[in-house]
Amino acid sequence: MTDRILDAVDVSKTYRSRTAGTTHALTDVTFGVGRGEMVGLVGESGSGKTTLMRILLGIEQPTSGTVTFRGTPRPTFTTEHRRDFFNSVSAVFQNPYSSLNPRRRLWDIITERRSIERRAGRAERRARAAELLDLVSLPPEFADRFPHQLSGGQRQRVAIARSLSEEPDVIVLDEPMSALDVSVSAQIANLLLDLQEKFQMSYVFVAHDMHMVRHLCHRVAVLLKGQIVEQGTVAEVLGNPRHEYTRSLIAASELRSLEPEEERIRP
Ligand SMILES: Nc1ncnc2c1ncn2[C@@H]1O[C@H](COP(=O)(O)OP(=O)(O)OP(=O)(O)O)[C@@H](O)[C@H]1O
Repeated sequence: MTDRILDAVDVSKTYRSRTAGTTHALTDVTFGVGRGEMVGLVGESGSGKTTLMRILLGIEQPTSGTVTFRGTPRPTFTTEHRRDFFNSVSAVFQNPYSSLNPRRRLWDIITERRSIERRAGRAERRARAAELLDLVSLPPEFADRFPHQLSGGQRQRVAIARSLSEEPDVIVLDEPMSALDVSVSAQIANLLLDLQEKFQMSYVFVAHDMHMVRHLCHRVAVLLKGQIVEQGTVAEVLGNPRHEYTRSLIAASELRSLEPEEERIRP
């Protein structure tokens, strides 16, 4: 039994296109998350965060290197491993306005995977939807609403409820608060912390700036032009940044935020 959940080991990714030529999106990246841990992945636009996230989720394959799930390299997965991976690793994307199907009711959206994976019927899915809505502190009558009837924060709760449907061990969060205002972001952050406590959830938290990372994460990795320039505990990296680029990200997020000390979320 390993405490590692999801790891990229020496992963590189190269894109080749006729127009843009060769792009080294990732070079020798080793990054991952252990049980009950929240690990931030920061870097500016184009640094490779989305590429690494997609590789961790299995949406894309690395050009070289390996992704391991609970210590087992993905290329050696059996059918059983694959099913376990599919149910145990889920994602919440950046924009709660575009990530939910506008034509479907919430109970249907948040239990879609249950219908695919377990061929669950309507009654079972509706019962699961009520549990999931409760987990993210939305009232049960929301089950019959459509996404456009919700605020941005409520939609992001729905996206989180959907990601919890098959009881995952790890959720990859792609800038989940970037479309929300500060007070709604803080509520979503607290929800993530509650779920972590309740289920020993692991999170990969992809972020543009250091602000939420400082409040939420145990560890952080800093990505610059496809390479990790530093990685460690939040106290180490943000308290004593060794790389000029990390210092500039911290300075930029301090400019953006004037949040007072007492609003810190993780003690
Ligand atoms: N499918 C693709 N084909 C070609 N190049 C790509 C592809 N996907 C990403 N890239 C390139 O790889 C590099 C890393 O992109 P990536 O989207 O991973 O960065 P990012 O840090 O997530 O940026 P953002 O915050 O803007 O989403 C960029 O130079 C990008 O142009």
